Amino acid sequence: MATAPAASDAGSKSKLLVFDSKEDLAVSLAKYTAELSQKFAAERGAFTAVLSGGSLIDALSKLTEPPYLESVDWSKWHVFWVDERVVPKDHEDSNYKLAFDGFLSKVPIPPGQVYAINDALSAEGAADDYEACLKQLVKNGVIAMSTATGFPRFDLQLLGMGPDGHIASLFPGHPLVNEKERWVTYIKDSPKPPPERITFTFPVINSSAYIAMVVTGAGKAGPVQKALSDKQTSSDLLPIEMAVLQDGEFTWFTDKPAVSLLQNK
Ligand SMILES: O=C1O[C@H](COP(=O)(O)O)[C@@H](O)[C@H](O)[C@H]1O
Repeated sequence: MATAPAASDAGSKSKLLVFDSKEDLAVSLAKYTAELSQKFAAERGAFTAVLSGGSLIDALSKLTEPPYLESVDWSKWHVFWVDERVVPKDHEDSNYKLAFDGFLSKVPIPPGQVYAINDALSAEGAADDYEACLKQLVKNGVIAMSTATGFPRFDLQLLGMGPDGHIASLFPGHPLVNEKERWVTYIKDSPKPPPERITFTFPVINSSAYIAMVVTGAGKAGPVQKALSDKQTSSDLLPIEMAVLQDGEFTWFTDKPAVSLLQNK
């Protein structure tokens, strides 16, 4: 594995990890996640973990195996989605179903601490409902608040990025990338199917304490190169470039094809 500091922003740290294989990446991601789970469980009595859909879920496979299956205190986990497709929970496009089949069904997180969207509601209704759920959990002290931003501060967001540079359901050139007030919003014209989704907004993503950005494959090398080159002034920033932590640690978990366009990899 190669490791290098990536471009850093005031108040936040950024690190680039490059693995030889998806297996090596998964081993490292499991260790990283287990250590943060232990840290936050000890510090706050809870660990708030946010999942994306897509290829991220495969990368979590090692967490469901020994030693982590036994050593992680799963009772402290509270699980959220950075974005979700507005489809029934048993639908092939559901990020909940993807996470349940590949991860959640294999670890003993209390079901009441897994916060899926209400799939009986419209996109707008589901976004409102999910935001209300987050606000209640902030009141209860399960989710921390960022004093710096006034938005919820999740302990760890485990995210992926699409080949177009989108993260969550925040797509290049879509007005939702500029949302500054809402915690959770909705989209009805997603360029990637299915069209109706809900998504965390950038203020929530960027208030996180830790982000693991898991990106593999040559098909994503273009946005990785754009995000990790030294320029931040462009007016046509990709969503991945807008993921800038206010006060936290951002770690890229990548493979060689994903960083193949970087100059000094
Ligand atoms: O549509 C989505 O795509 C992104 C990226 O998926 P990947 O398979 O290319 O890793 C994912 O992070 C997001 O949660 C999902 O809804």
